[in-house]
Amino acid sequence: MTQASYPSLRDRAVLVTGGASGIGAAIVRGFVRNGARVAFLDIDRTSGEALAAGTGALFLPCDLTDTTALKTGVAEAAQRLGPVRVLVNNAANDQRHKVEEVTEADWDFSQDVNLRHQFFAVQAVLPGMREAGGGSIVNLSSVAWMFGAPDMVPYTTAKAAIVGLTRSLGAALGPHGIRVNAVAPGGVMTERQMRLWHTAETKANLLARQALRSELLEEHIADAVLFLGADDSRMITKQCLTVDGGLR
Ligand SMILES: NC(=O)c1ccc[n+]([C@@H]2O[C@H](COP(=O)([O-])OP(=O)(O)OC[C@H]3O[C@@H](n4cnc5c(N)ncnc54)[C@H](O)[C@@H]3O)[C@@H](O)[C@H]2O)c1
Repeated sequence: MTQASYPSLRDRAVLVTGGASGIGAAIVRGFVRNGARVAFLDIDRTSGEALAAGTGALFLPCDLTDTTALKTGVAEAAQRLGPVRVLVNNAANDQRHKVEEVTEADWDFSQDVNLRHQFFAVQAVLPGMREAGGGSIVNLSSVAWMFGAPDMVPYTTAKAAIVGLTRSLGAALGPHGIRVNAVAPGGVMTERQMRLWHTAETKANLLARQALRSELLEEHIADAVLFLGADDSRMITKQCLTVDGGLR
């Protein structure tokens, strides 16, 4: 497949949350390939250490639902790589429940792991990004809320909120030269997705709903994130870019 190349990313300090596996790992590999200095935060030590060993990216183990730990991780990334110029808020957990079975704890956990850290990661990188003259923030949303996926209401609520978060932060931070955009992936059959939620049949059904009948891969999402992180998208902010192969 084609591999996007963005010279403006060379030597840029990039921080990716949830970068150890799945789409986040493809994003880390994409920025590394473009010569950026990349750090990633993740709770999964095994995958994180393996990816760091394979790419040279800086892995900082962190539970992003702990805002103090998140701030410590952001500070360490900035101290070791320089002020963060590109932040990718990617970490998530797409827990599924029947509506009747969602507890308050499930609800709160879903907002914490899918939404809250996106805002506080932005707040944590902000002083350095402003001082460095600007930057780009990319928040991972999902098409699941656009379709109204019935079995993951706390998740879809958080993923819809990310578009509001993106638009308001884009308005607030634009005057400082900071762009804020979202990417909404369609169905990417990561190893985790196949292990937990999908079968060969549900995967085939999803493909049949795409206008483009090729399998949507982690790298397709990473390419959109790279474009929004690079200067090539310099006048694009407050947008949500859907990458789903034209799902219906
Ligand atoms: N895979 C898809 O089909 C799909 C579809 C739509 C949207 N998305 C979105 O794209 C992004 C990446 O998707 P994915 O399928 O690769 O995600 P994923 O569920 O595999 O998780 C992403 C990463 O987040 C990490 N993570 C989870 N909880 C964490 C915590 N508390 N602290 C730190 N790290 C934590 C995981 O270890 C993992 O490495 C997510 O925001 C997801 O919501 C994915």
